[in-house]
This record gives sequence, C-alpha cells and structure tokens, in this order.
Amino acid sequence: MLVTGNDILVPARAGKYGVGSFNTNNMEITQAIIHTAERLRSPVMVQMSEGAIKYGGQDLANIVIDLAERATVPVALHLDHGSSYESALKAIKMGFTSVMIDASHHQFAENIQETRRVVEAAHAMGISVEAELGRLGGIEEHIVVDEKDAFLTDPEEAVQFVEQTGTDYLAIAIGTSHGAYKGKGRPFIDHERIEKIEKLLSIPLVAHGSSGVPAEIVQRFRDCGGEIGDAFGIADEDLQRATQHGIAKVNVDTDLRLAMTVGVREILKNSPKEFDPRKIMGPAREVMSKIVEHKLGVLGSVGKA
Ligand SMILES: O=C(COP(=O)(O)O)N(O)CCCCOP(=O)(O)O
Ligand code: NA
Ligand SMILES: [Zn+2]
Repeated sequence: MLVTGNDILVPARAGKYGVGSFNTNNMEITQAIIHTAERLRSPVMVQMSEGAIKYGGQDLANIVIDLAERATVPVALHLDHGSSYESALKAIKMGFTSVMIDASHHQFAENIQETRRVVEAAHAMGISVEAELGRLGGIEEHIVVDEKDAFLTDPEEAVQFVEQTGTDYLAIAIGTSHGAYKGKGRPFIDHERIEKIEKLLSIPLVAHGSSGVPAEIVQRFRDCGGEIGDAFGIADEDLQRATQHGIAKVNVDTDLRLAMTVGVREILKNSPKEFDPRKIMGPAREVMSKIVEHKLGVLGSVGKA
C-alpha cells in the first residue's frame, strides 16, 4: 500500500531498524525494489531525484505509484534532494507521499526558512518532510561539495533546526558522501555524533550516501568492460550500528546503478547476438534484486511489514 514517509519511518526508529530508500529511474529498478520488499515482507521507500523526474516524469512516478498501491507492504514515494519549495509542491501534485527539501547548502537561517515553508504546505496536504542539516562530501549532480566545505551536523544546531522547522525526519552529515568513492577502505562514519544526535532528537534520522559499493559488483563491473577507480562504500557493520542509534531511512542509489549496469554489460559482452530487451533488462533486474535483498537484510527491515 502507498503510505507517507512518516507511516514507515516512525515505526522504524521505534523498532530500531533501517528502511532502505532506493532511487529509481525506470520500471525495472522500481520492480526490483518493490517486489523484493514484498517477498521479504519489508517496508521500503522508492525515491526520485529531480534528475529522475526530468528523465521519467509523471510516467515514471505513475509506475511507482501503481506498484506501491498494489504492493502488499508499505511503500512511500519520496522526492530526493528537492531543491526548492516549488519542486516539493510539484512532487506532491505528482502524487509523492514524502518530500525532501534540501536547503543544506544555504546558511542556517535560510535553511530554516525554506524548510519551514515546505513543512507547512506539505503538512497541510498530509505529506511528510525530510530536511538536511550539514553537508555531505561527494558529488550531488548539481552541487559539488569538496572535502574542505563538507561539514558534519552539529547536534545542538540539529535540535534548534527541528524545533524551528517541524521537519518530520532529518538527514544528517555523519561522514557519508554520494557516489562510488566514499573514502579509502572503510569510510569514516562518526558514530559518536550519531549517538549524540540520537539522544537529543526523537524523530527518524536519515543517512545519505549509504551505498555499500560491494567489491564483488565492482569486480564484475570491471570484468565486463566497466571502468571504475578505487571504489568504496559504507561497511554493513557501520550501517547496522547506525540503525541501532536513530538512523531510520538509508539512501541507496549507486549500488543499484552499478548492479543494473553490470547486468546489462554482462549480457552484451557474453551474448553478442542478443537484442531482445527482455533478455537484456531482465538479468539486470535480477542483479538489482539481489542487491536490494542484501541491503534489506543489513538494515533489519525484513519481516517488519
Ligand atoms: O544519498 C543518496 C545515495 O547515495 P549513494 O551514492 O551512496 O547511493 N542519494 O540521495 C541519491 C542521490 C542521487 C542523485 O543523483 P541524480 O541527481 O543523478 O539523480
Ligand atoms: Na532524500
Ligand atoms: Zn543524498
């Protein structure tokens, strides 16, 4: 069933498990996410960035909404990294049941102002809101935040921010970053910071940049002609620990991008005569489903629906 982000995340924080919030850009990615969540009796969030909305529009949103409505587990459709009040409202008009307003690149006061506007409008329409305080490293398509400007979330500021905005859940900067290159070996996660914020805030916390970038997928990507550098993601143990301390929503995009591309590349390389789209996208869907299954296991949401 299609529900709001709060319907999924409030129980997750209380139950000390994480809920995967997976980015989608087409039908097969959406099916891999929702069908795997149903098979494992797990709540799940499907998210579309503004880039995905530009790419797939209402067509793609409708695929997500229809699968979510027919799903036997709770599913929310979430706007990822909404960049403005207008963007958030447009998403709600498109049928999104959760919206992020990411004003984290503004000064504190502007972030509060912009976030509060979205919260008031979204709440008037029964939609829940994610906001962000602190800056991730990594590349967000339109924002390149290089290391020196990336700053982690201040716990006391987070309390003020939530009080003054009314946001339903909060994305905090704790060392993660977007993309396949999160740091050498085992990227640093500031668990002390998470645990400080956990004690000060009772709302669900959100971890962005939480792809694991599994070595096996990276190797398969290289073996079928993909070019990728020294790619590392967030260790499963770090994610598990974070979900025990307030992190309830965990954003994953890169892992599904790599998985889909591995699936397609392996077919094109090993079956050069193949040109049936179902034989090319079908196996890619399988590779993605396995990644979703692993992640839901790591987050502890299996059987929670
Ligand atoms: O936190 C994450 C995912 O982090 P990850 O890279 O670790 O999967 N996200 O919020 C996904 C961001 C994807 C935006 O990309 P486009 O604008 O190109 O659609
Ligand atoms: Na988000
Ligand atoms: Zn993000």
